[in-house]
Amino acid sequence: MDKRPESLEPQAQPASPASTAADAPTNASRRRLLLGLGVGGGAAALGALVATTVGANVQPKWPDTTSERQPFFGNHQAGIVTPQPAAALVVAFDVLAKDKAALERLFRLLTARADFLTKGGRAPEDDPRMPPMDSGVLGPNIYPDNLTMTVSVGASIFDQRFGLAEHKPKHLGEMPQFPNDQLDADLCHGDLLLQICSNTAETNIHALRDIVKHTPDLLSVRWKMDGFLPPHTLRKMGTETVRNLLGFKDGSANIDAQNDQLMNQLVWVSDQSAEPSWTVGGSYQVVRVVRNLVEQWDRTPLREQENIIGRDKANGAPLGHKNEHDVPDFADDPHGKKIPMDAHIRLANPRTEATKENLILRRGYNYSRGITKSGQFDMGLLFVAYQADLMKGFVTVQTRLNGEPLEEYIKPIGGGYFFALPGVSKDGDFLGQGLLTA
Ligand SMILES: C=CC1=C(C)c2cc3[nH]c(cc4nc(cc5[nH]c(cc1n2)c(C)c5CCC(=O)O)C(CCC(=O)O)=C4C)c(C)c3C=C
Ligand SMILES: [Fe+2]
Repeated sequence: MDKRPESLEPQAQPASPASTAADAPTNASRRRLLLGLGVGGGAAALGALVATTVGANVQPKWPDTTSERQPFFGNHQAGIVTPQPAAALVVAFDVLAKDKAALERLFRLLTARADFLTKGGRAPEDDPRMPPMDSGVLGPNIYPDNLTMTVSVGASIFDQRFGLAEHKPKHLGEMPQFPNDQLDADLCHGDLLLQICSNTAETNIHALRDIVKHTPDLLSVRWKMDGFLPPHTLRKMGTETVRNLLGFKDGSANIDAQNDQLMNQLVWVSDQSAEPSWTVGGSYQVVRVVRNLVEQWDRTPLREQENIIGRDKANGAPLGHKNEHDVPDFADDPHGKKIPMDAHIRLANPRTEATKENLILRRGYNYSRGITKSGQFDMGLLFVAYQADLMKGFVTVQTRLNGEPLEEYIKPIGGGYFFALPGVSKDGDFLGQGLLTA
């Protein structure tokens, strides 16, 4: 159930190159080929593409998604339950603001820029004698492109600098080193985290450069990771589960981000919690940069890979089941004959009454960033998860996963614990207002 963003207006479609006589047999089979569909498959994907007839040939065209827009205002920030677009940028900053007044200026600035960039509009007119105000990466008409900018704070913002110590979310602290971790200090923690997601890497880069340009005395980039997924047009408008770089479908059993009741229970801090009142509507965010040792994984037998995860690699079904969304009954498999006791999905979610409170909303992306010093691929999972209670959520799940067989093929190297601020309900208010006025 993927809610697509509102589209601003229908855009003119660029024409596809004209086809030649060498084109395949019939129009119908050719179109299927171009759409990447099997016989009879993918009605949803078909709907995602616009097909027009040019002479005798049917030409598929990619829909223009640049005008897709996510609302900025709301009780919660966008980018958490929002369906995942293709590109992500996670950027951690050190805050340079010296006092609470400067911190407020930073939060007001972030609010204003995110409001503008997610709406889109004309770039400011430039005085040619001055550096341009906008990078120009999107041209003079800045388009929204499904952009969300989600602002979170790290534990360090509650140190002595701003007098906020007594308002720290109860469980927010520095992410510890788990047993399999090899954390790189240059890829960890931060005072503030910006999660930027949109349809393209260019839109994310444009947004990041806009923020950096506007905050020279307020923010300093600490670390940054880029993530990617196939665009929704290739995954049937978001209804098809994407694969991670181990080749497995990732997200099959994720909790349903469109289920408001479930989100209120598991993701959003509520006024029933023991948290400071300003946190209501926010969420604990965990980021983990988890390298996948893919050369080693690719030399591991398929059966072993499937036992490590607990699912069929091709269709994503839990082992011993037929379909991806079949629910494994672990009580019926007490000795792990179908799904090994130490399979990733079994440890991550034992599916008992008691472990229902440990469910988390995963919103990860794949990443790839060159090679390591020893010539191995540096790629993996930019794991992002949201939960109302950090201890019941990520910490409990990760503790159950400690020592799992998958650890032989993964190496967590960075990330941090953050708290995603509540949303901005109306014009004039700003992100972090509740915290600064608490
Ligand atoms: C602590 C939380 C988790 C980390 C870290 C994590 C890393 C990680 N996961 C995969 C691959 C898969 N994970 C899958 C399911 C799954 N993973 C977690 C938690 C963490 N994973 C949960 C809660 C679940 C859902 C379990 C369930 O409810 O059945 C799957 C199966 C498909 C799916 O349901 O999403 C895969 C595949 C990798 C490669 C990885 C680190 C690199
Ligand atoms: Fe997982």
